[in-house]
Amino acid sequence: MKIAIVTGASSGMGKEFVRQIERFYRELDEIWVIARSEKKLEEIKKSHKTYIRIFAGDMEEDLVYKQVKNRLENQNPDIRMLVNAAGFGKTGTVEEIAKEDKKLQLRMIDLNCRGLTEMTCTCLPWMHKGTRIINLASAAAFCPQAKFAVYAATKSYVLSFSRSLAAELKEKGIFVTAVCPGPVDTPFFEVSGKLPGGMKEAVMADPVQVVKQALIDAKYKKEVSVYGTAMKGAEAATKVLPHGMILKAMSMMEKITKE
Ligand SMILES: NC(=O)C1=CN([C@@H]2O[C@H](COP(=O)(O)OP(=O)(O)OC[C@H]3O[C@@H](n4cnc5c(N)ncnc54)[C@H](OP(=O)(O)O)[C@@H]3O)[C@@H](O)[C@H]2O)C=CC1
Ligand SMILES: N[C@@H](C=O)C(=O)O
Repeated sequence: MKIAIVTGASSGMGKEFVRQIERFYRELDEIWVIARSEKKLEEIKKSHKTYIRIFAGDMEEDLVYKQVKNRLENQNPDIRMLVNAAGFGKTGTVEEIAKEDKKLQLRMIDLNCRGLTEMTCTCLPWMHKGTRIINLASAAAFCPQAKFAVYAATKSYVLSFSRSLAAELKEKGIFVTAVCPGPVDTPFFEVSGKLPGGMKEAVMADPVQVVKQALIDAKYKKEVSVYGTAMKGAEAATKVLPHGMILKAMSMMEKITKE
């Protein structure tokens, strides 16, 4: 039995991956979808031809990983694709966010880093030659970001982890792609809030295009998928310029766009 697994499938890019995977891999028997909102996952199930198996659970807790592992042991499927899309961010200084909610930044680390790692480790024994792992990092992985500090750090983890894992799994013919988009028009910002000044709106990308690019890049075994000229430019800049200089420039841009 051939399956794909998508975390964060109830919304935004995860949901879009479920939609596009069905077109990419026509021979899939099931797509397993994971998120907290059972209702949203049920809606997604109704709109797909491929059988959608729902795991409604909180990836900050242990139970959902056990449920996925049990099902993997019982059905012994061939995982053709794992998409780790579950994640969230929060805009603000570390101090402000901690004042508002002492645990929030720790929960972010837990979901964005531990959750992604645990789901990957849970699924690895059922991956074979040709399997693709797609990890949602972010352009925030390229450089530290004031007022997005913990989020950017978690995404640097995702990028670093994905590249190391890619090197480890290459011999087995399993390929890992870290997806690093800039701002994408999804409900992400309902949780994260926005930086004042509308800086992100100027480069906001369409989730359909970002996911399409990610699937093409994964097909061609690219380790990093960056959508759009603006973010390709940002990636190049973070490779050649001192990060301190970029942090200063971002702070100046924020002040200018606020005025
Ligand atoms: N939008 C953007 O600008 C960018 C986003 N990204 C990254 O892409 C990924 C997808 O984000 P995006 O689609 O934009 O955002 P959304 O907010 O639309 O989707 C986030 C998904 O994660 C799930 N999720 C959140 N918390 C948990 C949890 N504790 N347990 C299980 N699932 C959870 C949500 O489902 P539910 O609430 O039902 O649990 C939802 O399906 C994230 O990792 C994000 O960091 C990267 C670059 C840019
Ligand atoms: N890249 C986006 C999040 O990951 C953002 O800049 O908001």
